[in-house]
This record gives sequence, structure tokens and C-alpha cells, in this order.
Amino acid sequence: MSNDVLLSFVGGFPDKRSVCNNVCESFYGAAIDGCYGLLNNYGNEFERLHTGRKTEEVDDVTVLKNGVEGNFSTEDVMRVAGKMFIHSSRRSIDLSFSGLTLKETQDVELALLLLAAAEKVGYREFEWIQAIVEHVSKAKKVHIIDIGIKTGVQWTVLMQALVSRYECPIEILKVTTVATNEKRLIEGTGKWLLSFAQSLGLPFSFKVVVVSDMLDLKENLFEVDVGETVAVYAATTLRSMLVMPNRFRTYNEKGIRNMVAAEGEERRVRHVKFDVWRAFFVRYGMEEILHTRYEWEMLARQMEGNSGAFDFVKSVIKIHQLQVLSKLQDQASTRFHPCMESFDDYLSELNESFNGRCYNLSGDKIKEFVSSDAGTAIQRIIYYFSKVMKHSLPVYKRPLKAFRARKKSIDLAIRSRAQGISLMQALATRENPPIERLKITAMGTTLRTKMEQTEFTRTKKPAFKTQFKKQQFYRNWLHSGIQMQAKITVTETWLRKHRHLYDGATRHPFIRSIRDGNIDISAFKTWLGQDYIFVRAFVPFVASVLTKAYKGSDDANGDVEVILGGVAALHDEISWFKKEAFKWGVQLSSIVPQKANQEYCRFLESLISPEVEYTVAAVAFWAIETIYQESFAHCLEDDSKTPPELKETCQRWGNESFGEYCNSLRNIVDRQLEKASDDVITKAEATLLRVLEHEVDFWNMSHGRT
Ligand SMILES: Cc1ncc(CNC=O)c(N)n1
Repeated sequence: MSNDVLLSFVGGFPDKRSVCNNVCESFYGAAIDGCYGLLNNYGNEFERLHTGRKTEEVDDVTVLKNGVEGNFSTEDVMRVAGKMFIHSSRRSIDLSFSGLTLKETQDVELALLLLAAAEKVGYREFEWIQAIVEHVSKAKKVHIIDIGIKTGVQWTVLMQALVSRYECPIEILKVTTVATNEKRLIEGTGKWLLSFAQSLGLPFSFKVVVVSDMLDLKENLFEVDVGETVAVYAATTLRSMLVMPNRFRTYNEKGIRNMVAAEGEERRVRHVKFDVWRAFFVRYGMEEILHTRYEWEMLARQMEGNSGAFDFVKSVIKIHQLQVLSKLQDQASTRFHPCMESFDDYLSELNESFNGRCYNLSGDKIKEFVSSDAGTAIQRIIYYFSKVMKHSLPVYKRPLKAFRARKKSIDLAIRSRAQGISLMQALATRENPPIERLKITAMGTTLRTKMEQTEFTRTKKPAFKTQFKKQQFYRNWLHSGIQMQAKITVTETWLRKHRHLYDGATRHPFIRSIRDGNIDISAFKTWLGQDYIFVRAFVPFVASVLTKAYKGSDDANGDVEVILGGVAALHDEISWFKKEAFKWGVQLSSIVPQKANQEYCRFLESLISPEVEYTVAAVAFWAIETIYQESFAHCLEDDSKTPPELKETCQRWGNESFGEYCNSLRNIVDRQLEKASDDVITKAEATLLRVLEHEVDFWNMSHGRT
């Protein structure tokens, strides 16, 4: 059985499809393919800036249109934007005389920004690891040859991926690394990796190959066994060699040529056919690792007679026809060291350009946005895509940045466990200064229950089969002196403190009777008619919250948009009530509000007053929405026996995107409370209690009890 070898060098513009496919393909695969196809085919902006083609004319966009005037498909948008991106060095392009409609212009502009943003994140070590994860997905014996392992953090991500693979359980993971000096340090890395692997229950072996010079590397040093899938990873080494171009060339000639070019006797590492190599090389951006045309030509000449290799090299030369070494070195410093700030700048640029409306990239709305009909298809793709890029960035970059900050206490906002783990790894191996405390604050836009599963300290439901092992793993870390603590928000404190009342409002007998399938239909009709009246009174209240958000929330954080979304949804909700009332034979015009309802509506009215602070009103708003969300979501759980004819009602408030909306409200509230005075916090808490009481009374009224 031959070994399957994957060579992974960091550099170049990677094929993002692997990343996007997972997330986006089901949505908009074609468009994204189109976009990255463009980027990959045409190179990057840097290239453009240095080829002297800056002033080239952009094709008349109207001739690019594929079909009917004013009817741009997503593909059209991408193609036009791609063309412009390639041909123009200016960040903003004036499209006013392009003959495009306003909407098309906006789409193209948006796509241009996306291309610019995508270019910026061209280098992400994590992607290589991700690519390796994919590459070895079917392999039972995985052998990583890491030339320059550093902290080894990157392999924790792979280990995690390997142990959570159930279809094809991993037999062994081997990591072999090369040391020229600092063997002791690398052995330390090995120990950490071993303990990490043990805590995951992953069979693991670690080996260090010592050579006095990198140029002495020979494949037989690596002890590659039969049936192993080998991945060669050289994240930093090649780059570090760049400081001495001669060394790089020597390494390349010996290394790359042997691996890629040599056939038969001479061939030592390569066990796959050329097209596979080519695919991998292109995928890993090999062609961008500082090869001058001259270098490639030299290599090509040496390989004459080996037509496969020659073709490959020729195609690389073609890509790089216009590059010269000095410019490439420039490029190395700008592009090989991705900087989060600059990407964030890009996102804020994206954000600013489409300020207001649905393009806020700061946090809360993505799922809602993607699953909603807001914007055009292309706007949704791009919005979603920029989020994906942002979120796939930090897996271990961000933690390592914190690591480099050399603080004794680090507060890390996590989105997924992987980041936390890699940071722990890095911190635990750090000697100076020793870490005293690691505090982890979970924050996010996903449903709270999901967030809680990510938390390190408590887990509601077992999320994985390896749960136990993972807990054990965390405990190991706790023993090693790293303290984990989840930050508790104000709303969290309140909900814990008033759990009893909160459960009374969200698990009321009325709700239970829906969930158990024994609801009294007349009670349901009472609720329907009364709630219609309530919702009508709720509209001006929400509008007042909107006004207060506009006036009161100084930081442009998207409060207004979230609340506006709530106002908009009420329009639909009122129509739904009318339709539903008709269905059940409830005469809305003749409904008289009952006492509990009257009191609740009066309470809402009192909150409209300008004297009530934004924070206080927002707390009421969040609580009112959330109680319904939690109540009806309860009726939709797997084991519920909710009658089919009531499912739609439960869906209305119990669906996931309403849940996310409630979570956005909760974030707004917590952000406000964080900076509120004690006086306001006290008022807000009292308001929450009033809401809870009114909700309980409202259910009692519907249920026909007091
Ligand atoms: C009594 C009550 N509380 C909360 C809601 C949910 N908010 C808007 O629909 C509602 N409809 N009714």
C-alpha cells in the first residue's frame, strides 16, 4: 500500500472552496465558486499594483451582461465585480455611468468589497490545518511531518477533529518534527501534545528528528510506515528561509525537486500522481512561495524530459509571468503576516459602506438575515460570506495574539472551544510570565443553549460522545493551574435570582397543557382574542423603545436595527392574529380586554413615557419577547405532544430565529446594563419582575383561573 502524501506550505492564495463549501454550498455554492474562481484565476491585487496595468480600461460592463437588461443574475454580478476588481487599483469605482440599475450597482459594489475582503484574508495557517483535516478524513494512520513545529498548537485542532470522527476511527496519529537546535523546547511541545492526546483518548506518538542543518533533511529520517497518510507541514520554515534566498533556493532544489519532479529511482517522497500534486500545490498556493520566474525556469529546465512536471512548472510560470523578486519580497512582508486589525478594518469598511439596514457586521443578526428575505440574494450571500470569513479566522490566531500580549490575566471571548484549547496550550507552555489566570467569557450570537454547551465550566446536555473525555481534559487543565471562569451577565444574574418566577411565566400550566396535548380549546381561543388586543398595545410600546434606542444608545451598535426588526415583525403578527381568529371563529371586533390584560396594557403604556430610561424599557421589551419564546419553544421540543393545529402558533414565537432575535435583545440589554447607574439597574430589575408577574397573570386569565 502506498503512502498518500500531502505537502502543505503556507503561502499563496488558498482555495477557499473548502472553507465555504461546508458552510455555504447548500445556500449559494455557485456564486461563491464564481467569486473564488475569479480570485484564484486572476491573482491578487498586489500583483495588479505592481504590473503597471493600473490604468487598463474596464470592459464596458453592459456587454458583460448576460441576458436581459436590468436583470442581473448573481453570476453576472460576480463576473462584473471580478473584472473590475482585477482591472482597477482603486478601492471605489464609480459605476454611475455604467448603465447598470441602482440595484445592480449596489450589488456590484458589494461584491467588490467582498473580493477586497477575501483577498485580505489570504493567509491563514488554520486553513492549512483544516485542509489537512479534510485530506486525512479517511485515513486511520496519520503521520504529520512538521518542519518547524513551534508550540504545536496547530495539531490540537487536528486531534480534536480526529477524535470526533466516528465513521472512521483513528488508529494512530504520529507527529514527527525536525529540530536543528532547541531540542529541549521541542520535547516540551511533544509532552504537551502527548498529554493533550491522552486526555482526548487519542493514540499518539511524537518524534523529533535532529539535523544539524535543514539542508541535511532526508526522507528516510521520518520513518514513514506502510499505510500511513503523510502530511508534510512547513508553516514557518520556508518563510524563515526567505531571509537567506540562497538557502531557500538550495532547499527548493533539493526538496521540491525530489518531491515533485524526480521519477523512478530518483523519486523519494512522492507517491501520488502529478495531477494530485498539481491540485495540492495550487490549492496550497505553492506557486506563490517566492518563486521568481527565473527560479521556475531553472527548475523547469532541470526537469526537461519529465513532461508532467514540466507542464506543471510551466503553468506556474504563466501565473507568475510578471512577478519580480523585489516585489515578491514586499509582498512577503505585507501578505505573509496577516494582521487581524487590517481585516477588521476591511469589515468595518464593508460595514460602513452599507451602514444601517441589514449589513451590520458587528454582531447580532447574521442568522436572521440569512434566513430572512431581507436584501437581495447576492446581498445575503455576501453578508453571510463576510461573516464566515471573519469567524473562521481566529481559531488559533486570536488566542495566540492574547498569548503574545504577555499579560498575567487574559480575558478571552470565545466562539468555539477550539480557540480556548489552543490558548490554554500556548499559555501552559509559556514560562515567562507564568499565567495566573485565564478567564473565559462566552459571548456570541448563537442561541444561548448552544453557547452554554461551549462554556468550559458547565454543560447542560452532552454534546458529543467524547464529552466525558473532554471534561477530563478540562480538569487536567484546571490542575495545571489555569482557572476558568465564565463571566456572568446582569441578565444571567437576574434569571438565576428570580428563577422561580421566571419558570412560572415560561412553564405555566396553560403552556404545559398545550405541550401535553390536553389544552382546552376554549382557553386557547380566549388567549388568542386577548393576545390580539395585547399585541396592538405592544406596537406603540415597541415603537417607543425604538425611539429611545435612536436617541439613547450612543454607540452605533445596531440596537435600532434589531428593534426595527421587531416592529416590522409585528405587522405580520397582527395579520396572523386576524387570520388565526377567523380560523377558530373568534370575533376580534367584539373582544373586551379582561382585567389582567387591561393592567398589562396599562403597564406598557406607562413604559412609553419619555421619563422611562431606554435601558429600563429595553429590559421590559426583552423580557416580554423572551417569555413567549421560551414558553412556545417548550411546546416544540421533541417529546412534546402539541396538537398539530397549534403547532403554527408555537412556531410563531418558538422558532429558532425568534430565539436569536431574543438573544440579540438580551445582548442589547446586557450592554446597556453594563454601563448603567445603580439606580437604573434597580429600576430595570423591578421592571423585569413586573413583566414576569403580568405574564403569569395573562396566562392565568387565558387558562380561566386567577
Ligand atoms: C402577553 C404577551 N406577552 C408577550 C408576547 C410576545 N410579544 C409579541 O408578540 C405576546 N404576544 N403576548
